[in-house]
Amino acid sequence: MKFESLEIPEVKLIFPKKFEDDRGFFSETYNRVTYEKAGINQTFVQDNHSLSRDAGVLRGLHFQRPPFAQDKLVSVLRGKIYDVAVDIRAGSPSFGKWVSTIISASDWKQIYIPKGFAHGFLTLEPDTEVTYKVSNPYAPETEGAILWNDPTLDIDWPIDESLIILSQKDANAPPFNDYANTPAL
Ligand SMILES: Cc1cn([C@H]2C[C@H](O)[C@@H](COP(=O)(O)OP(=O)(O)O[C@H]3O[C@H](C)C(=O)[C@H](O)[C@H]3O)O2)c(=O)[nH]c1=O
Repeated sequence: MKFESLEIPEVKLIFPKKFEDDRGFFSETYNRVTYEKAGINQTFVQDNHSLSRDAGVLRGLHFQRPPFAQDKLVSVLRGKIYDVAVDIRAGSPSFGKWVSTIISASDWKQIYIPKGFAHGFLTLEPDTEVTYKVSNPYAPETEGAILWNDPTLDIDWPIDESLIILSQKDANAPPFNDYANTPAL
């Protein structure tokens, strides 16, 4: 099991081993003991699974506020995503900075996004299925959102804006600066 940090070191990539044979493959996609050694020692309490039928679906940028802020361990079971984590930790040297990676079912890697980050992804293939573990239960009353194409964040989404498919909630998400003035996450 290999682990790597992205430019913001708290965000990590995980490369679970795939044991392939003529039946198919077996892979441990989470193991508390090995993940703890890489600093991923949160207790996950909920599994989420979303299907996006088209390429160009963008879900995010979302987060939950304390006491329900969530660490997330994201895997792609089918298709491919461009995954983004934005540092929204007040006082962080990388506050307002973002990191991204492409994750596909074929490369079988995962991304770990700790509390204090807004998360979003763009599907790059149709019928993309994403599953992710979270370390706090869904608490809609604490949910926050940041506009996906906020000019301050200037995220380099690999798609023409006209092709993006958004929920109403995400299309009307507040700008980053609205959030920047609210209590620390
Ligand atoms: C997140 C969540 C949602 N829901 C219900 C609420 C809505 O009726 C429906 C769809 O929710 P939403 O449109 O917020 O789903 P996404 O846009 O995929 O949201 C996710 O997008 C980005 C990528 C994230 O990282 C978050 O985990 C999550 O916010 O599922 C639940 O019942 N439980 C939950 O934990």
